[in-house]
Amino acid sequence: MQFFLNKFFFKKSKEMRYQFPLFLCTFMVICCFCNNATGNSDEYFSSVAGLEKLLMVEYVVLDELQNYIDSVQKHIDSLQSEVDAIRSDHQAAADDVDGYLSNPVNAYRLIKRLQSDWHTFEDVIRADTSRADFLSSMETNRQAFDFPTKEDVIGSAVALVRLQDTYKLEVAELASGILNGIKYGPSMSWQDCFLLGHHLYEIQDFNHTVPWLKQSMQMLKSQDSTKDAVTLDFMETVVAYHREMGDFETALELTNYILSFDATREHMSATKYYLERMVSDGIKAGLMHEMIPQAGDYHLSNDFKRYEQVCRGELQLIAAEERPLRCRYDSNNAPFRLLQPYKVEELYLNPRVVQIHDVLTTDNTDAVKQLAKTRMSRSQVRNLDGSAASSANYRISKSAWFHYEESEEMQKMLRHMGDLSGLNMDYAEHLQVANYGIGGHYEPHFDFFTDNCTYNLSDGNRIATGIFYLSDVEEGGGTAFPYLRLVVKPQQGSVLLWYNLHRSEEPDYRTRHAACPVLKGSKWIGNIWVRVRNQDRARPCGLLPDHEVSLKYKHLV
Ligand SMILES: O=C(O)CCC(=O)C(=O)O
Ligand SMILES: [Fe+2]
Repeated sequence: MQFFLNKFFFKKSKEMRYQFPLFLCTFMVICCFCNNATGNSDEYFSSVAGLEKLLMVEYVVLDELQNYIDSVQKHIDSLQSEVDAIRSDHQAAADDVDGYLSNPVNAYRLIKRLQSDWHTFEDVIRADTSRADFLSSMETNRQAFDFPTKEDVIGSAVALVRLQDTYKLEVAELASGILNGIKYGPSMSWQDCFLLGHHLYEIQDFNHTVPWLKQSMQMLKSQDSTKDAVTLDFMETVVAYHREMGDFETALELTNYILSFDATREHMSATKYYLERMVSDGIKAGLMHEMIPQAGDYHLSNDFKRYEQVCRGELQLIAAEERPLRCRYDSNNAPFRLLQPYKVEELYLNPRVVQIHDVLTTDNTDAVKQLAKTRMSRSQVRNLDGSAASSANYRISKSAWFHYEESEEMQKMLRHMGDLSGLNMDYAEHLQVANYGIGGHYEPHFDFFTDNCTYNLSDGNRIATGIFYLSDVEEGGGTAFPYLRLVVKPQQGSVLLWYNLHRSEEPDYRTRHAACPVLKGSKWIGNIWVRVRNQDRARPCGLLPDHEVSLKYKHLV
């Protein structure tokens, strides 16, 4: 990255300076992320499953680059030894030019060199195929592999800021590889922070752009080499960014910093004068101030804020709700499980939400994930207007549907769902396996259908949900129930179970739930949704209507 930033910055004239980041990023996007000729089969930012492939791609192209370097190095080494030999001849000549040239061998060598050797050097350099070989292998690689697209870069930038917001993470901590106080990975460089800021700028997320650019500049300032002209030039471009966004304070602070190292930059003195005026007059202008917050943006609603609080663990069950909760061995509705009862943990009583532990073995979950990996594509959501399902920012994951007959383990999941819920599985939906990548999430929603046209009426609504956790998740990624103030930690092999409908078959609005963004790890789940059809004996209606209790939650959304 340093290489790219420096290399191209050196060439920029002063007039071009402000456009540099755009130019650079366009360049990088074209070079590094362009799509191949066959098209990108699917995006990378929405799950971890695809990223494994990407790592392999990078192994391959890195080898290619290493081959290029080795071959150029060999070439350079051999040219260097020729140059060294000639130089040592010149050295001898310098000591006694006449004596040197009067030696017929030396005279011959000099003439021969200039008549033929220099042609040879030119031919050798002309014939060097390392560069062309590298470029053509790269072209082949681009045809063979799906490289990430610009959408992937933006998607992963957005995922990072989603994590920042949901878990209230400090930019400085994130940049140093710290998540929730634990150092997980390598630090980001100032260039990484700058490019992230730049991508956020591009999508006009100025509120997040500013802290990332600030972070980048702070890191750059703290480096030893910060005083060279190139660095100061680069900082000028960042001043321009802040100025355009209307963050005059930061622009001014950076301008003063630049001038403290190089007071001769006259245009910066003019910028300083302008910025000082803007700051002292309290003028609010620029892109940041022109953006009008979208009225009705769900992300500003109390419903969304409550969900985020639950994900962070700030809203929790109160003691009176927690006290009666029990863990017990239960053979549930399956008497033949008496010898191997389920480990049931009550998480909430009304509505009843339970997590059943150790239902699947690691071998079971691995087999399901293995089968799923080849079929995953971006998760879709149904549209209320009845149009075809499509991808949406509020659900970022990859998923695939499976017939239970496709594997022994999937049949086992269906059997467990029947035994655990006591429901009839004849009209259970197919199994949906999903994988969430970093920042992957599913914002608050109901699993029951709220409209009559989008679901198969003859099978009825979704009476129950079973989420089979096929993996642990290191940080974040819990299943949150905002109205219950409950967040469930995924535990590999366990199942989360609840009814979405009252006995009256009316929706239970208290079951609104969500998948909190994954902060660290790769979250895998298997969803089984059971329909109302044929459940009259398994879960008969009560004598009295029981749905009023949840109606008030309907209007909270
Ligand atoms: O991933 C989760 O924890 C919840 C998933 C979910 O609610 C769904 O897929 O409908
Ligand atoms: Fe759901």
